[in-house]
Amino acid sequence: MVSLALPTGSLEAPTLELLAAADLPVSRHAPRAYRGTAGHPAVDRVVFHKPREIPVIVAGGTCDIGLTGADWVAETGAKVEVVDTLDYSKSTRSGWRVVLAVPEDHPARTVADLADGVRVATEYPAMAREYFRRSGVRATVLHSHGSTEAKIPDLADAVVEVVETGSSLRQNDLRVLDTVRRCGVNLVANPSAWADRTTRATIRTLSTLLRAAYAGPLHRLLTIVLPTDRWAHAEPLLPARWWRLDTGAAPGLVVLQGVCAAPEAAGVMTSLVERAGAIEIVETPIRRLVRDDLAGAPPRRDATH
Ligand SMILES: Nc1ncnc2c1ncn2[C@@H]1O[C@H](COP(=O)(O)OP(=O)(O)OP(=O)(O)O)[C@@H](O)[C@H]1O
Ligand SMILES: O=P(O)(O)OC[C@H]1O[C@H](OP(=O)(O)OP(=O)(O)O)[C@H](O)[C@@H]1O
Repeated sequence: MVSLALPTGSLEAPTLELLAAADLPVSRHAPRAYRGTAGHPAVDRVVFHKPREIPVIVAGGTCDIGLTGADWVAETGAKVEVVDTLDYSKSTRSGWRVVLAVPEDHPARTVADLADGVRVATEYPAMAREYFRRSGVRATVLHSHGSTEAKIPDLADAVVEVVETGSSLRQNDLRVLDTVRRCGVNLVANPSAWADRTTRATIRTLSTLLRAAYAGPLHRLLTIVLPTDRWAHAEPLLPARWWRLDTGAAPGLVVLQGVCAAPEAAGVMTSLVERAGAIEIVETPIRRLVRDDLAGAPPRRDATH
């Protein structure tokens, strides 16, 4: 059994949605309660914490595993095992960025155009210092505790800040000068918990459930009926992963299934109809998807066809 730290704030709602989709539904006696359960025998308790504190809490062993922003894993330098990265954020199924931003009318085109002594406000002083060290610009980094954009122009000339949709930067007449780091949500584990064989197996099981629930809705299952004699036209148009269904389809027909990224489904379907004479295609949403290449492992040679 493991204890799980979950993020409050921006990541709270999408994380709870993901856990529910992974059949790890979190229940609490009240919406603002910080403790709960995850409806799975492998999780003994759930505790909500600020995302910036989760890496340190997990490193210290108060919780065995946690979900939190990769920005805070990097910023704190906490000694945790990063088990997986899931690219979702407050409002999208993609990650977010920590960026260097300056006022719209600032003349700089790149970070190198910033003068030595530039004042930079940020919630990420360690990340910002490392970024400026690599860039060769001597910046004065000011630790901000939020509402960072407000520090310009009185307290700072630039910010190192989270951007997702870009709306906050636009509303404060700022623009992105450079990306400091791309971020997603990290599943992190305490190193001792990870070193224990039984606990590691439990963490892997939970990681697989989360990854499957994350990946499923981003993909579609296509079931395709083709005239056998159009096979040569169809093959190059199929999704990268496909297999033949030995269904005893009507003579002269072949039935296939394939999985593709959701945004590609419409294109695959229309090209198979228009260029390969497909006579029926069914697109099915996917609730959960486990696939070796999505888990970061190299695809097995014998995985499909
Ligand atoms: N669109 C987003 N906006 C802000 N944070 C996001 C977004 N997407 C993901 N995150 C993650 O959530 C963290 C912010 O968490 P939270 O909403 O609790 O804000 P906070 O700044 O830590 O606290 P507070 O809102 O109380 O100042 C970010 O540091 C980042 O790791
Ligand atoms: O690109 P966007 O979609 O606008 O999202 C990014 C904004 O959201 C966060 O602010 P938050 O609401 O956490 O307030 P804070 O700055 O006080 O932490 C972050 O600090 C940015 O300001």
